[in-house]
Amino acid sequence: MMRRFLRQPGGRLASIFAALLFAMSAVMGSYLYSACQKASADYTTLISDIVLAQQATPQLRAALEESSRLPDREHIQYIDYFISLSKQHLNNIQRSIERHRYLIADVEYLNTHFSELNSRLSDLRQQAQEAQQRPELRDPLQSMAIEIGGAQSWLYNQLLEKVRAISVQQRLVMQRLSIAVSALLVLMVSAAITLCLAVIYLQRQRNIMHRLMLTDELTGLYNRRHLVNVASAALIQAQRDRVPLSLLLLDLDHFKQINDNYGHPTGDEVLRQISQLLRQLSRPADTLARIGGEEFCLLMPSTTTHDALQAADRLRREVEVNTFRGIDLHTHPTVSIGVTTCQSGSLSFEQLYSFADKALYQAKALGRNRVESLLPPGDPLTYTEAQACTHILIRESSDS
Ligand SMILES: Nc1nc2c(ncn2[C@@H]2O[C@H](COP(=O)(O)OP(=O)(O)OP(=O)(O)O)[C@@H](O)[C@H]2O)c(=O)[nH]1
Repeated sequence: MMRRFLRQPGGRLASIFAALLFAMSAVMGSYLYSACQKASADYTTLISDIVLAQQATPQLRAALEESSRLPDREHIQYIDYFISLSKQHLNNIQRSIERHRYLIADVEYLNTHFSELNSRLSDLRQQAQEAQQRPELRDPLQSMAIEIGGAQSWLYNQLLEKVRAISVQQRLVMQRLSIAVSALLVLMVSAAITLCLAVIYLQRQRNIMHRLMLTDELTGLYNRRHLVNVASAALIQAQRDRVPLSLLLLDLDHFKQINDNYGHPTGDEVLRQISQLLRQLSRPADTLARIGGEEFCLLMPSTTTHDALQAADRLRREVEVNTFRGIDLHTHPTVSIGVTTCQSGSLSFEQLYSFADKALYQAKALGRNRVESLLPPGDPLTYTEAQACTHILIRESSDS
């Protein structure tokens, strides 16, 4: 069914559209997922920088306390190391903020505090160097360190608080965005599915319409329109291949009586049963059609007059001996058949049909429930030969 769907132009278009939608959904989904991942990774980096900077603050203070007790050169270097570490952390945080501006756009005002803290750390370093030679500077160094430590703690806490608030806000935005994108994708996929279903539905309707155009509603056999199309093509083919093509015209005898005796619905039922019987008896290559009320036509490609007459007589006999539901034996339907064959030359369907019709008229005139044939003039098998053929066949059938 899928392959049939894809073969139709509408089906191909719908599947390309659906494939595009699926690809688009996949790209959007993966982009959103990676954006979420990146944002959370950026927050993690920034927070770890802040935490590291926070840890360096008490270490610097401890180093300063130690130096006031043991103010040797080694301790000054120790203090210098922690001041450098604090400055480095400060720079890292500033760089992180600079890199991920979209994360914390509203922390600009903290920049002045960063610069201030940076210069105070530089002052502290200078003071520590001087305190090595001047012991009276050690106490102010302590109080300066406490002050800087306080400023650092305040700044980092502010920053953490901000980052946390912004991260919560962004997570919320991301969640809403994910929901919106998912809803959009569901909508798009539903639209694609609806489109495919609509195309399938329209194709089915078109097939039904096509079938209705070519078939007879009561019997399900082909109708006259289809027969004319098939016969016209078959005639051209037969003439090209130089093979015979036969046409049988079948008409039920005294069918009016069945309608009159049993009513129209029973008449319909008999028509259906006869159609089924004729369909079973005809070859797959033949085209069987109901072309009028109780008139049927059988187109037989690559069939000589002799074979067509044999087939016609077989059909006649099968109808004669068949048991029909809903009617008595004395009103048992029989069928008269006119046969013609296109042996050579170019004939239209209408011309071929008129020969079969004349043969059928003859069959009716000669008492019904019989087969008669009439060939187009100029064909190798003449009318009289065909007549003889018919009589032989009929004699054969009555003998058996
Ligand atoms: N039940 C039913 N009857 C139909 C249908 N189409 C045509 N008929 C009937 O078929 C009958 C044809 O009658 P006639 O043309 O006189 O032919 P006949 O009675 O078969 O007589 P002959 O053909 O001369 O043997 C009419 O009574 C139509 O009403 C149909 O679809 N259903």
